[in-house]
Amino acid sequence: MRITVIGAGAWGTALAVAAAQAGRDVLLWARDAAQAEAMARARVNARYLPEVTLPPALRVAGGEPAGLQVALSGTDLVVIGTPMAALRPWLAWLAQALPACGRAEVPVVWLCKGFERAQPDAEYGLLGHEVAQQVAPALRVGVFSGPSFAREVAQGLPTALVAASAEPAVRAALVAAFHGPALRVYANDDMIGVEVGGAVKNVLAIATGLCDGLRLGHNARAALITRGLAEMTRLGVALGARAETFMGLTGLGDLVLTATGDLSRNRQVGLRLAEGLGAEAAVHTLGHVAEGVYSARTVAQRARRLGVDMPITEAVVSLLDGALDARGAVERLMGRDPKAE
Ligand SMILES: NC(=O)c1ccc[n+]([C@@H]2O[C@H](COP(=O)([O-])OP(=O)(O)OC[C@H]3O[C@@H](n4cnc5c(N)ncnc54)[C@H](O)[C@@H]3O)[C@@H](O)[C@H]2O)c1
Ligand SMILES: O=P(O)(O)OC[C@H](O)CO
Repeated sequence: MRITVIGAGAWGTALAVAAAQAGRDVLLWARDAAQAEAMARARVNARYLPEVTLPPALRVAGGEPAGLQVALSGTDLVVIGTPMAALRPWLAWLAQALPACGRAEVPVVWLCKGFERAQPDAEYGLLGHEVAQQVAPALRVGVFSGPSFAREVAQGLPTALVAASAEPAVRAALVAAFHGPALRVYANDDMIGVEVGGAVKNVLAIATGLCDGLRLGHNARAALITRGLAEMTRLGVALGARAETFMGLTGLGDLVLTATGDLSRNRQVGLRLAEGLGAEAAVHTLGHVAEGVYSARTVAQRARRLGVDMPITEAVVSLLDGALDARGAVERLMGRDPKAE
């Protein structure tokens, strides 16, 4: 099976490594040709995943999208491993490029977890499947998600992921590409639920990082995770997801991992906010994308439009906007009126 992974950040690289180690024919495509050349030569992604040696079979190339056209004609699966902000242009490009080389049927999946920032002419930001409906409605698409730190996957540590798509062929392609001794891949047809879980858990991980940074204790952390799961589920159901999806790997599973694991960049943002850093400085010091910072406002905005109550998300937005400080956010959450669970 031939797989093309677009985006050579931590996660695109980790999955490319995992698939190559499992014997698949993998091309990893970096945005920057010079970065690709350096990776191919040194056999390491020094900027984004320095702990892991690239297997000899993994091919690395990069540059302008047009350079990828030839490789596309022989690929069986395209994986977009960029941050959410780059999903739209890549889907739009693939919607032209795949049919142009006679590969219109090839499944295209993405790894990003978030809501896109609102386009200039749009009222609110979109999830990946909504972006695909706009710019690539004829492509066969899906999302690959679940609790997974890039470093652990690249090191071959046991991980379970979810292949989500409305199309059985896309789910089957993801299972064929990645399922193996260290990586279990479960299939799910609830793409909305899987995408909402992946986007909202990042916002909630910022809140939990903040809570732990302020040393508010284990009770508070458990409360945040549980009430966070409730607000994630409310939004997802209002957007058309199935409630049970949020009890699975891409809901509860990814929320627990990201909220409690120190490898999480979103949790690290919360920890830095607790130290008194502003949102911009907190992200800057990470050197990686923290999607929760970009998605939080959209999550709150879409929830408000649907009449869904998301107090933890609202507190994170106020914090990121500088309208509340860390202590003020906690006071606001604890000062809410009593209500039924
Ligand atoms: N790192 C993880 O453990 C992990 C796990 C699961 C999901 N994700 C999700 O995967 C997505 C990518 O995260 P990451 O950790 O790889 O980010 P990262 O910060 O490590 O790297 C981002 C990469 O995207 C590349 N990029 C940015 N714009 C691009 C474009 N237009 N075209 C091609 N490449 C572009 C950058 O050059 C960089 O290589 C995020 O949405 C994240 O939430 C990450
Ligand atoms: O490092 P984070 O916070 O982007 O989280 C990484 C993965 O999404 C965890 O599943």
